[in-house]
Amino acid sequence: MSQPVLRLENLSRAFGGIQAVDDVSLDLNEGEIVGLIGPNGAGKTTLVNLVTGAHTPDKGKVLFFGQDVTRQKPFQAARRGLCRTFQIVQPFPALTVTDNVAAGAVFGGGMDSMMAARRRARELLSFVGLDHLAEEMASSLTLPNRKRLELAKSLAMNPKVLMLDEVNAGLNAAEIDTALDLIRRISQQGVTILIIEHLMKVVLGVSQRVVVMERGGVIAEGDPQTVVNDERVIEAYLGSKYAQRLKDPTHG
Ligand SMILES: Nc1ncnc2c1ncn2[C@@H]1O[C@H](COP(=O)(O)OP(=O)(O)OP(=O)(O)O)[C@@H](O)[C@H]1O
Repeated sequence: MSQPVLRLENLSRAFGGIQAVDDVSLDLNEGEIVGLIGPNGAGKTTLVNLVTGAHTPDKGKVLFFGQDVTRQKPFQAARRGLCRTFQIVQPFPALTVTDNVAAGAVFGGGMDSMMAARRRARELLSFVGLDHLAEEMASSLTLPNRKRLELAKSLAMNPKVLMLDEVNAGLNAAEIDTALDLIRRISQQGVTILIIEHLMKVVLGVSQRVVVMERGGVIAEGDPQTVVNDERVIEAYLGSKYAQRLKDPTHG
């Protein structure tokens, strides 16, 4: 098999007494969609933060196309094409939708003219279905549209690996279907996707492979059907989730 786009080797990171990520090794292959699931506090977001240079690992390595990028800064990660969305969506509220995306194109996409960046932004807004709101202020967008904007901003950085941190939280069923379609279309362009999700419908709907974390470590990894039937996964994550759903059917 060709070399992985991203290889994590024995990554660990503690905060005070909490071992947030504990000896995690993981490969992402080109064009793959990998789901990352696990209970709250399992270490999923911290793992992404270690990949993008927001946090430095205590131990282990991050290899991007075989190159050691372990101690890179977040802007270097973005320029290399290791991009992420954030759990809490934070557009620049005083800029238009177009200029939010254009800022991404200038910052991470290597565009040096604002006119070219705006042109690229308009293409991406059309791709995510936001072209009709291009000249609105970002602050006026609804939650689903802010999530689309967040995706367009990330795409403006020409990602090779895109890490999506709960981009579907707070969306209704129809909005989730649209978002899933968008994620598949991004993947078809050759972008490798790591998707952190609590909604099993999303994880099972798009992931070719699922990785399960608990207490900082990987407890299971494999194709979606194998993983959801794994007893450790049911005990650590799905069991409690499904029990919760029985009590509250609106819960994911
Ligand atoms: N900057 C930090 N300072 C201190 N503790 C942190 C920090 N970031 C994360 N942690 C702790 O590390 C552990 C893993 O947190 P993390 O946010 O990575 O989990 P998660 O799997 O993404 O959870 P969720 O599904 O709730 O987003 C938690 O116990 C959390 O409180």
